[in-house]
Amino acid sequence: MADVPASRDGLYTIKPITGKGRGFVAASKISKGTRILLEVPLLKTPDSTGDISSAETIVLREVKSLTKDQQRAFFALQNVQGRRCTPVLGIVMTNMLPLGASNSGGLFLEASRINHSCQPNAQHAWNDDLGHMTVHALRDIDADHEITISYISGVSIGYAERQRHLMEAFSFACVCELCSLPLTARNDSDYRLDQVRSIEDAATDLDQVLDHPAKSLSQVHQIFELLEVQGICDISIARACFIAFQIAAMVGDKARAKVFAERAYAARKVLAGDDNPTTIEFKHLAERPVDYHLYGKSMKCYDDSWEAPRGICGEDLENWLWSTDEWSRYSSS
Ligand SMILES: C[S@@+](CC[C@H](N)C(=O)[O-])C[C@H]1O[C@@H](n2cnc3c(N)ncnc32)[C@H](O)[C@@H]1O
Repeated sequence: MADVPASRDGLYTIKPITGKGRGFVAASKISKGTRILLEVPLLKTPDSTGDISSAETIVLREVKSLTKDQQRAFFALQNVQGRRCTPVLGIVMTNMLPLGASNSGGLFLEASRINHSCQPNAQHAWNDDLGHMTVHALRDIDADHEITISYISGVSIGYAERQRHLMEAFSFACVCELCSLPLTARNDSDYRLDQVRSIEDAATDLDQVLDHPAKSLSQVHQIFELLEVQGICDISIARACFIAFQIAAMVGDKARAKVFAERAYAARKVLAGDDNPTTIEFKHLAERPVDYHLYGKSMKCYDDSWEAPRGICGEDLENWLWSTDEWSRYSSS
């Protein structure tokens, strides 16, 4: 078995948090990108889209196969479902974390104790190569501050929808920093999140990318501006970098594709670590953007000798990166 890089011991303690049951608290200052946790699931749960009674049968079988100590630890996990379902299903539904893009999930004795924030300071990610859940710091976390993840997977949704989802699925009213903004600031925040979603839909529309790649890229630029104002430092950044990479790669603009892939790789590394399969994929694309399967697809004629101007950085680099006047010469329309 491959070596599994360990999480650093003593980074957190699990203790009671007012109004939230128990939760994770930083024991000392944790720097952005630090691996806070690396954990194997106590048990895996089947595809959550399947029928509930067969899911329960499978989970029951899994629970019975645990040792007595593990069973005790399982039944000590929180259950907020009350009488809506059996205790076993209630525990699964309260504590399950997704295992990657599949609909299966996992229960963790430690990771399942991390509470939610709509503006989290940590990110959980399933590492299929390692068979472990990882949790990384998205920004510096001061000692004694709570470590939080988002239970709402990577979509920018507004206050009312977030509250509805968290109440329905996890039975709590969120009072995180974002949900506690004064009304005007909260409305502004909702508007920005709504903009991010609709601009992202437009920017990833394949027909538009193929016919008007410059328009799609300028929309991604707008997404970055909105994320910055919103103070978002989560998986949305890696996703926006990757969308920008895809657009530049489809145009066959190797130089810009490389810069965006490098940024996607750097963002992925922070939230999932260097050993995460997607991070490894992004690293490869940063080294060889031409290996992307849609590279050069949007252009009848493209020039993959484009190079980033030597030695530019800061504002000059940003100006070059987002100005795509050259693309019009190669437009497929
Ligand atoms: C996966 S558990 C998290 C750990 C849990 N607090 C414990 O004591 O084991 C999810 C449950 O924790 C509580 N919780 C998580 N985040 C919360 C938050 N931001 N505010 C209030 N309760 C929260 C809710 O009861 C939720 O259903």
